Amino acid sequence: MFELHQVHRRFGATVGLDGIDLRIAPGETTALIGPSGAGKSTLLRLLIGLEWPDAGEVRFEGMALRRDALLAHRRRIGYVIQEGGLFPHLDAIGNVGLLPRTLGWSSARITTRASELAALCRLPDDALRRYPAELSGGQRQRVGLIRALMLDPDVLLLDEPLGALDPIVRFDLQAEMRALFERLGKTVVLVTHDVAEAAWFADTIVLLRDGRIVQQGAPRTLLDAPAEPFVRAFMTAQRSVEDAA
Ligand SMILES: Nc1ncnc2c1ncn2[C@@H]1O[C@H](COP(=O)(O)OP(=O)(O)OP(=O)(O)O)[C@@H](O)[C@H]1O
Repeated sequence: MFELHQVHRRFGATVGLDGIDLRIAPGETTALIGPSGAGKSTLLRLLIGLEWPDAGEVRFEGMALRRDALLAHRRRIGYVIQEGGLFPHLDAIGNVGLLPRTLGWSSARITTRASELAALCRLPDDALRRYPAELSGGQRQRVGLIRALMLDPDVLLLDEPLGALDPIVRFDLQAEMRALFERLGKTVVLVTHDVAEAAWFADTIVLLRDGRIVQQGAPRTLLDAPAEPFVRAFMTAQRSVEDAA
């Protein structure tokens, strides 16, 4: 679905991405993990054309991304960020309907599609008429997901989608979202700080450090056959309650 060839991105003296070669297969879920500043969000933003490489190329379905064809590209992609990234002055239906409206959808079509997705994402229908401040964090995230799914995109990009949620809501949403991804068969690329969450969702984990890919593979491969000590350290650097005992 995506191919990155020797992608470099700098921000002044700061290295964002440093020679990324990556293929993302259609229908699979890929999790980008790595320390803070490793380049995860930059990589995700390159896929949707919110960032551009200084050198190298990003291909989508075999074609290099072009700035003059960006709108058509973005319609194929749903993008979800932490807390849903909703506009506070619009109610949920206003938020999810923004893009469809610019494409000429009628209010009735927007409402029908939003209700259908609310059922799929287990958001009570009346929550669609509430403003973001009147929704819980989990509900805001569901609205963000509905917004991303409105145009039935082939790809979903999620940047720390569950980062701000309490553990129980996060646990439930992880289960629901994984089932949803499997059912819809979308290509999903997800950024998370949580190794267990990455393993839960992903067919392939891509571990980044300092703008480079350290290792990529199935979650088990990174655990059982780490390419270097850093991989093992990163994959196992999580406390359990038992550690405190
Ligand atoms: N617009 C920008 N201007 C300047 N520097 C940037 C910009 N975007 C990213 N960077 C820098 O590029 C590097 C990679 O950033 P990025 O946000 O991709 O990392 P990340 O792995 O997503 O980090 P985090 O886990 O903290 O969100 C960091 O050093 C960051 O400070």
